[in-house]
Amino acid sequence: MSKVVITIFGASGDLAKRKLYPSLFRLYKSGILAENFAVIGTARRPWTKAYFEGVVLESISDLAVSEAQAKAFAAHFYYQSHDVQDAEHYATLKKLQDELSDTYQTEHNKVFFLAMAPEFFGTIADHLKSEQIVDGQGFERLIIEKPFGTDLETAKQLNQALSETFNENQIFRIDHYLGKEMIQNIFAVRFANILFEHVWNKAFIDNIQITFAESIGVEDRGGYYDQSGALKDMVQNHILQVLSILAMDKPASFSSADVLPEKIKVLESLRLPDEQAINANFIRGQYQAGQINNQDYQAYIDEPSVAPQSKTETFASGVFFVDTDRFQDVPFFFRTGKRLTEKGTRINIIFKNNANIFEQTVTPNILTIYIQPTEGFSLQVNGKEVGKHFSIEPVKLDFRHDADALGNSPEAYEKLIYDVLNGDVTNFSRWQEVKASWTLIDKIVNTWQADKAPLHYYPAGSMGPVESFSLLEKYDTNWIWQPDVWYRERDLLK
Ligand SMILES: NC(=O)C1=CN([C@@H]2O[C@H](COP(=O)(O)OP(=O)(O)OC[C@H]3O[C@@H](n4cnc5c(N)ncnc54)[C@H](OP(=O)(O)O)[C@@H]3O)[C@@H](O)[C@H]2O)C=CC1
Ligand SMILES: O=C1O[C@H](COP(=O)(O)O)[C@@H](O)[C@H](O)[C@H]1O
Repeated sequence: MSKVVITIFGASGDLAKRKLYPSLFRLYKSGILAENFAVIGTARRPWTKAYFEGVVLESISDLAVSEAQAKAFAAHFYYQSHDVQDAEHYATLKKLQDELSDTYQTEHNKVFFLAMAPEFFGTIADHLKSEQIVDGQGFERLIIEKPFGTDLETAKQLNQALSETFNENQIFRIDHYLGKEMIQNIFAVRFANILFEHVWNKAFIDNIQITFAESIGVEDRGGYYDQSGALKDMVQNHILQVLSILAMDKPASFSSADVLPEKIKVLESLRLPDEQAINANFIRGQYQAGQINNQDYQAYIDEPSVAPQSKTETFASGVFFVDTDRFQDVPFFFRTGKRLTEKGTRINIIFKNNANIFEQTVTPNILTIYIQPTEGFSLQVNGKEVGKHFSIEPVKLDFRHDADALGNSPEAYEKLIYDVLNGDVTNFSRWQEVKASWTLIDKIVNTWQADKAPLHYYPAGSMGPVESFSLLEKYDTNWIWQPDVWYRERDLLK
């Protein structure tokens, strides 16, 4: 049971309402948060405690088993109207925090969640120190949201600003993909199965394919997205984090002290492409008008808050190489984009084809890790086709379930907040990881921004520009994912 006062900066915002309050409530229902906790919500709008409680109650309305339970939870929430740039407000915040620490006997343990635009992160950290809200009593942990900087330089500045108040072990940089059930499951697949552990290297793996496809567009985030694009929004953080788990060497133990250095080693071993390699190996695209499930969707440039001449990529694809003994020269292909055929987050590990004794070619073994919207694995193996002739055919061993239908997949934020309460940094991005990933991403962004690489267009409802398919063909492979859709898309794009 945790004893803590959690202060949420940006308490009236979208993230707080959609993710944080429901996650805190789940922790409350499971007893991890019980009586000894309080939440201070802050934002500029002048809400009262009663109004704030109402906001919290609404956000958990689908989760509560009874009104009494929901109300008892919401009673732990306090609100202070506060402009984070105004130093005076921090004095009131400190007073409230100390009072709540006494009332709820939280032993001065504190968590600060910055659910606000990143430009405010430095100011908040400064004031937490200068106004002695961070006072060295109890544990003091900072959770911050992405994006961590917009390039290496701004990330360094931000890190410097935060490190004036918090040390690295107190900073929890959220990457919500690291809280996903099946991303955490990669550790189990790799290191709890002798079947995979010993073949997880360049001698046996031909290539790895990471697809993070979304059918949604930019929704109401056009302003942010147009400044960001798919590469910074999804690849710098989520895709590279997942790649680091896929490519890491076996850690000595499953502890942050052993896991994190292995992940860092991968990210620091990513091959840095020059301009020529960027043009050859990375594809950017933008969606045009199209249809998904017979519904019409407008082009990206017609979305609200997007510049009409925007060259921002809504699709990014490419191939990374990790220069380690384990994976030297094994291609890690990735693709991610908005307004693609369907929501589908999955990883395919394609094993090498072995020389076989049969008079036919056989398909490679493929391990697929399904992350969303279904969770699970499948393994494609070869077997004998039923009948009197001897013929080999691929069969799929499939273990999959719909996460939502089974209700057994806790929100990523719930798991991550739980880790913060326990001081476990394993599932958070360390500064060295952020630094290494920006170093690579900056190179690609700089080439793209200088307009030295073409922007390809794709219709909404497709799987991105044809060039993303051609890239894999250059490496004598193709995207393994629902071949029927793949071939249809490929033909449509010709
Ligand atoms: N929403 C999401 O699903 C995701 C969000 N994120 C990240 O989370 C962070 C928050 O996002 P989101 O909730 O969507 O943003 P919103 O714009 O919905 O919320 C921003 C919050 O900041 C408050 N705020 C703005 N300026 C000030 C100020 N000067 N002083 C005090 N409070 C202020 C706003 O309240 P008020 O106007 O009352 O001051 C509001 O509560 C961002 O960094 C975003 O990139 C990351 C992943 C997903
Ligand atoms: O971080 C982000 O992730 C979401 C996709 O997350 P998922 O959990 O739904 O797969 C993406 O839509 C958003 O643009 C990005 O900022």
